[in-house]
Formats: sequence, structure tokens, C-alpha cells
Amino acid sequence: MSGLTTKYLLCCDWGTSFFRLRLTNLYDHQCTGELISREGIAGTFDAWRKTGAATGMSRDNFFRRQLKKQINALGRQLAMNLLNIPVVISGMASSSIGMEEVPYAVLPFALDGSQSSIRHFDPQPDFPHELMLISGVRSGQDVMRGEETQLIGLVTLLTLSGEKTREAIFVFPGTHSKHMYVRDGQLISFDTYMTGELFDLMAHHSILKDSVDLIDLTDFSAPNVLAFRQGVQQATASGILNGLFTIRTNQLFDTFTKAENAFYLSGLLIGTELLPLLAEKGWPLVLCSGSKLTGFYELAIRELNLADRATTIPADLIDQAASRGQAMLFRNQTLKEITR
Ligand SMILES: Nc1ncnc2c1ncn2[C@@H]1O[C@H](COP(=O)(O)OP(=O)(O)OP(=O)(O)O)[C@@H](O)[C@H]1O
Ligand SMILES: O=C(O)C(=O)C[C@@H](O)[C@H](O)CO
Repeated sequence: MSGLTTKYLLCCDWGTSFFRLRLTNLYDHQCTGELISREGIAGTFDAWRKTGAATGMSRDNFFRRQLKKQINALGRQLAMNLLNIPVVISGMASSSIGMEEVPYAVLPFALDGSQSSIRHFDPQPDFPHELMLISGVRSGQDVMRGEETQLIGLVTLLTLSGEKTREAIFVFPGTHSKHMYVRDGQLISFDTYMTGELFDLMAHHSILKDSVDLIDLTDFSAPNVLAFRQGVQQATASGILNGLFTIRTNQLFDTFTKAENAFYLSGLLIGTELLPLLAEKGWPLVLCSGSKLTGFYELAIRELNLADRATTIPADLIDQAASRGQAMLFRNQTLKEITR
């Protein structure tokens, strides 16, 4: 099926921790159906090493098979036949631990998508979908995969709603949070912070796992908020290695309950991530978070007195950003093929 004739696109944002697949209508950009699972790239790569590699299955075939399973599940969920619908993937699928490694685009990176690094795959008998794999962007010392496509989509959505952002730092929280410096329609630099991954590791796999309780991270009651704010303050007072140990002493000295301590850990890590923004005085900040993390980042921004130059993009717009960017890159590619 050519990009000109298809009404639908299967938009896949395959991140380190999560897999997200959306059936998107290319005409009105409505999401017809969505499937989200915890089968992110890191877990899928581990599964390939444990089972696929042992049985001689190539990495790309293993990943394609996993993807096909998810497409079939979405088809069942929607009672629709999704055969032949083109698939566009951004995120970690194009990384060294993904389906197939695709080289990064470089900075400065135009946010109209014209410089994106993309690889095409023809349909195969056991994978009857045209496939477009979008690669990430690199600087001299940092990399990203996925957030550049979200940023392309978000800038399009903001432009459509009349917003013009000439210069700003876009903060994308997550497993590997990104601070992206944008000027005049170009991404000019960015920094990665392992905030979400460290939160997970500390809360589940370190000595601190017995000092925190993640049972209800949606409970922004006064004691939890106070603990979070103290975590942010701790980030300003000591280095992270010393700060982390205070989570154990908080528990030993009964300073906080384990639930409050989880908020303290979050404040400590998010505060540490946002600290460098204090020095970026001239830069407006744009918080681009999904609903799960928005409340935490807004609190930290206020606690660090950054609120007067920060705006928050509504979480529902962030939800649409990746598929909007993917659809735009798919159209760009189709037009290129026609004019070639
Ligand atoms: N309160 C919190 N404070 C800090 N980090 C958190 C908190 N709650 C969840 N996290 C972390 O946030 C990450 C999940 O957030 P999100 O769904 O935005 O991830 P993501 O970066 O989009 O995932 P992927 O890498 O798969 O695309 C996980 O790494 C998790 O450990
Ligand atoms: O390109 C890679 O190999 C990365 O590890 C990038 C990663 O940080 C993503 O941008 C967010 O998960």
C-alpha cells in the first residue's frame, strides 16, 4: 500500500521501558485505537538474548515478531484487519539494543523533519506491512531516540494552535529525561538525565527499596508534597550520592513514612535534574510531560523558583506528539518519493 492511498498509519513509539502502538487516521489525526504495554526495548532485547539468540533467530526477526504480536492484539481489540497498514516506529527500536541500528541525525536538527534519519523496509510474507524506522539525533556527547519525533510533532501542534516559540528549553521528563534547546525552528543542543531510570533502580533494586513505598504516587496530599519539596531542597544542599543516603536515614529516624519517602526520592532526583536550569537564566522553559509526571515536575519547578519562566504543555497534547511527528515524517517521505 502506498503512502498516498493509505487512510491509516500504525504509529509506534517503542521506548526503553514502554511499547505504545496507535492506529491513527492520517486525514484527521484521530487516534482510532491504542495499545500500551511494558514490553519496551530494554526488556525485548533481554528476551531476545535469552531465547531468540539461543534458537538462532536474528534480532530484527525477533523484534518484528514481537511487533506483529502487538499489531495482532490491537487488531483484535478494535475488531479490525490491520494487514498492510504501514508502520512507523520511533524511539529505541533503531538503537544498538533495538530491531536494527540506524545512524543518528546530527545537530543543528530542523524541526520540520527534513533532516530526520530514516530507514525503509519492504513488506515481508510474515510481516505484511511497509515499515519506516526513524532514528534519533546525536550531539558531540549525547544521544536521543524518540524525543526528536515527539518534539517535531509538538512544534507542529503548537504552531497550529497559534503558539510561536522562538527560543526555549523543552523539558521532556521520563526514563531518560531530555532538556532540548530550541532556537528558530532548530534543535541546537540537548542534555540527558537518567532521572526515571534511577528512580526505578533505587526504589526497586537498591538498599533504599525497603525505605520507600510506591503504592500511591498519585496521592498529592500535604505530607507527601512536603516530603517531595524537602527532597528538592536536599538536591540543592548536597550532591546526589549523599542525598540518596538521606532516604535511608529518613526511614531509620522516622522522619517520613515510606510513602512520603517515595515522594522525597522523587523530589531529590527531579530537583537534581532541574538544578542546571537555574544557570540558564535567559531561557524560557517548556514542560512537556505526560500526565504521570507533570505534577511532580511542576512542584519542583515552583520549589526551585523557576515558575516565572516556565509553561506547561497540557498532557493530552504531549500524548499526541509522537504520532503527530511520525505522521508528518511519513507524509514527507511519501512526497519525496513522488517527486523523485
Ligand atoms: N514520581 C516519579 N519521580 C521520578 N521518576 C518517576 C516517578 N514515577 C515514575 N518515574 C519514572 O518515570 C519513567 C516512566 O515515565 P514515562 O512513562 O514518561 O517514561 P518514558 O520515558 O516515556 O518511557 P520510555 O523510555 O519507554 O519511552 C520510569 O522510568 C519511572 O521509573
Ligand atoms: O540512542 C540511544 O541509544 C539512547 O539510549 C537514547 C535514549 O536516551 C532515549 O532517547 C530515551 O530513552
